[in-house]
Amino acid sequence: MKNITLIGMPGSGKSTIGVLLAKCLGYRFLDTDLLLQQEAGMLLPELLATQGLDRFLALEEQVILGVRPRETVVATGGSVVYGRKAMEHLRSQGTVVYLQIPLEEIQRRVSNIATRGIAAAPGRSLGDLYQEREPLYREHADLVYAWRQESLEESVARILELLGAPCGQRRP
Ligand SMILES: Nc1ncnc2c1ncn2[C@@H]1O[C@H](COP(=O)(O)OP(=O)(O)O)[C@@H](O)[C@H]1O
Ligand SMILES: O=C(O)C1=C[C@@H](OP(=O)(O)O)[C@@H](O)[C@H](O)C1
Ligand SMILES: [Mg+2]
Repeated sequence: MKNITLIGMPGSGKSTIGVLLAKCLGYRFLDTDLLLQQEAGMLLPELLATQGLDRFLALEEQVILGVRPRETVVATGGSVVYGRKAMEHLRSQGTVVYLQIPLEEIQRRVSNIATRGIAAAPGRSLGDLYQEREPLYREHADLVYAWRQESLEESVARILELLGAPCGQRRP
């Protein structure tokens, strides 16, 4: 049942880092965005456009509540923190790590906010979302990884350090 769940803003590296962590630990990898797409039968931008924000968030929460991971690194969608029940569920299943990246770096990494399918009301900027979500990510995290201009590989190493789980040793 020792799972690791990654939360954070879009572009914080949940999907990219998640798969590398899983490989290091001998865990499975699950990206809840992919599960949601499969269950909805459409891509996330289309799901948002056709169902609207509230329904999207409800579907995302429902998908997460149905997940029972085991020895798995779970990469969530950035909007998962709006679902209190989903967060309680993930927290009951293992360690939740917040990938905290400064807004300026998120803005560099996410240039396509309009087409990427971000769960936000029209007209809201990444800065607005950052301000709204940051306290939620903190609240729901067991550990916070604060990025310091590190490469992907350095990020993976430091997150493993935070978790007390060196790479290459299968975590029981
Ligand atoms: N140090 C880093 N850690 C993680 N991602 C990085 C880093 N530097 C650049 N990136 C890039 O940022 C993007 C992160 O995207 P992604 O993993 O999809 O994030 P998320 O799943 O949180 O939305 C990728 O394009 C990745 O290559
Ligand atoms: O932050 C968001 O509102 C979203 C982030 C996306 O996932 P990533 O955080 O993996 O980009 C995806 O779940 C959806 O398009 C909504
Ligand atoms: Mg992702």
